[in-house]
Amino acid sequence: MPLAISIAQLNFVVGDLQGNAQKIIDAARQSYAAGARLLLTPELAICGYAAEDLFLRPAFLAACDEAVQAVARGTADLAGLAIVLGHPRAAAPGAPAFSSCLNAASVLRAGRVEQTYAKRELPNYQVFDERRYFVAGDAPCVFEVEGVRVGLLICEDAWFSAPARDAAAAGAQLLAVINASPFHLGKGAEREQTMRERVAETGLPLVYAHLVGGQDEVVFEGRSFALNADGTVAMRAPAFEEKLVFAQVHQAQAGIEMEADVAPERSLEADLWDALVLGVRDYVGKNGFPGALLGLSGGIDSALVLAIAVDALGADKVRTVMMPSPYTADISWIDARDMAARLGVRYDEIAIAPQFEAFKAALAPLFEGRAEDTTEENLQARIRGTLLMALSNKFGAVVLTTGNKSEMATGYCTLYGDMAGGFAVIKDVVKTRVFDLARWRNANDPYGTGANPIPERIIIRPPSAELRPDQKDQDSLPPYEVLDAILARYMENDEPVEDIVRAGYDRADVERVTRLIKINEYKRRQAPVGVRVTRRSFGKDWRYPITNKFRA
Ligand SMILES: Nc1ncnc2c1ncn2[C@@H]1O[C@H](COP(=O)(O)OP(=O)(O)OC[C@H]2O[C@@H]([n+]3cccc(C(=O)O)c3)[C@H](O)[C@@H]2O)[C@@H](O)[C@H]1O
Ligand SMILES: Nc1ncnc2c1ncn2[C@@H]1O[C@H](COP(=O)(O)OP(=O)(O)OP(=O)(O)O)[C@@H](O)[C@H]1O
Ligand SMILES: NC(=O)CC[C@H](N)C(=O)O
Repeated sequence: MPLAISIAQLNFVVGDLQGNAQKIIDAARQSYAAGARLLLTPELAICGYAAEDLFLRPAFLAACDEAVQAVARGTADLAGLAIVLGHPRAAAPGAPAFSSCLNAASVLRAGRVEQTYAKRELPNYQVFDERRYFVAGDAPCVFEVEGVRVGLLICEDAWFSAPARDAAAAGAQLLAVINASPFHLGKGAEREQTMRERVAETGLPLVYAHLVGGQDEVVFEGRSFALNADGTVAMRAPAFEEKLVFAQVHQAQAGIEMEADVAPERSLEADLWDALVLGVRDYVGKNGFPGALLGLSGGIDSALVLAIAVDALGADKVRTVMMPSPYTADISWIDARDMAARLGVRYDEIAIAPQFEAFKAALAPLFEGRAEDTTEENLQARIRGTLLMALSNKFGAVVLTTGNKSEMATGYCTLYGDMAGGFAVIKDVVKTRVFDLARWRNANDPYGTGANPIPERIIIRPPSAELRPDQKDQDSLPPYEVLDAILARYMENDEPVEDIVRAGYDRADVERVTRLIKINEYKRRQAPVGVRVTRRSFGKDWRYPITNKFRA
């Protein structure tokens, strides 16, 4: 008889211990009914990933223990089913929680916790802070189910050789890795390649069980998979979807063989779009907002954010406000209205000239003798921010901000103005990619909300903040192709200024961009969280001092 394995590629909610436990019990029942005798849940499934400083609270750890017991009790009648459940555990009963808990996974069978494995490799880079909370385990864990000896690993364990090698030495015939591995562009291929190295080193097939869902800035994309002992893909689950995924494991003369469905590879744009959509949907949904709203300017950034929001939430949960100023071009109105109509979202207009005049009049005596400058530009952005926040207060919808990564890097945005809001959807998408993604979305309709949502003119007109007459972004910033390339090298790859210059970029451009990045740290600290889609975003994986004299 082959062993049927089920992977709970599900969307858990951080801190919803009862809800997560029930979800696992339901998955166990469904898997069992379908013939599975091993259920793999993702890393820390019981509490969601990442619970951050909740791990420092003894009451949280106790509640997680209780939820693990609830899963054991709720599945006790499923004779012969082994459940691998990810959960935190105080290192010693009654020990203080400070940095002393385990990132664990237990094997549950017949209503009992049979054995508990502690993660051995604790990631502490990029968005990970696991050494703040956990102590590392030091022993492998191998258990048997239906005659197959399974070696258990937790995520980062499988990015090193030793834990898989030790599991193999302890008799494992199959490696089961449970994961919470945040998305960035290209991560799917990186994971498969890294797991292939473990397979090559041990000669064992491997099942990779992964989480799906958005949690604050990070998104987990599912795409669980299995590799045969020869490194070929035996199973690949769909990305960005909840699914119970099954694989059949056969004992053959040559070793374990697996049979399952293999989802096709996807384009980077499709991944990026789905990550942004899931990030918005889960932030809005898991935080209980009735919907979202944004200022629609007739420019490309707010257009892209609107298209993402509608795919994430549906047109009935998104509203837009056009707030023209004296500098707003006619085509901005026309295109904003056109776009709202194409997507069927609510669209309102509030002119900001009266408020602008009132502010200027109030300040006039104090500003006497001084020329207009960015002060007046920022006043307009702040009036818009105030109006959007008033709508949010009155109706409960969260304000989506529209700043892109190029703007977040250079501080080309107004504090308490266009930065005011709850969730910064495209803060990790550089401007050049904003254009590419807008074109991609016009040509594709992944959520059935309609192809071509963005009027062509929004994509082809030169970007402008429209905060003074005839303003263009390129008057204040280097061309976006140059800015984005320098940003990728300096910010995402940590390249020194001199290396970027040697690579052929103009010294003045490199110095200007890197100086802007440095002096705008204070702004980013006050920016809303937003979806991380690159190897390095302006979020948890960018922790620079604000007060800082180092340049290079
Ligand atoms: N180190 C520091 N720590 C804490 N606070 C610091 C600070 N340095 C300045 N500040 C404060 O920040 C203020 C300056 O920041 P802020 O008020 O935001 O204004 P600022 O950065 O001077 O100007 C915003 C720029 O963004 C452009 N913009 C605005 C809106 C949208 C867009 C767009 O295209 O999307 C572009 C606008 O045209 C203007 O060039 C200072 O007056 C000071 O109060
Ligand atoms: N006339 C407007 N009506 C409504 N919202 C506006 C208006 N102008 C700016 N905003 C809001 O402020 C954000 C910053 O926009 P701004 O036009 O200053 O720069 P941008 O980076 O070119 O953005 P966009 O490409 O969306 O215009 C916009 O994305 C939008 O949410
Ligand atoms: N949760 C983890 O251990 C994740 C670490 C791992 N290297 C990843 O991102 O895939």
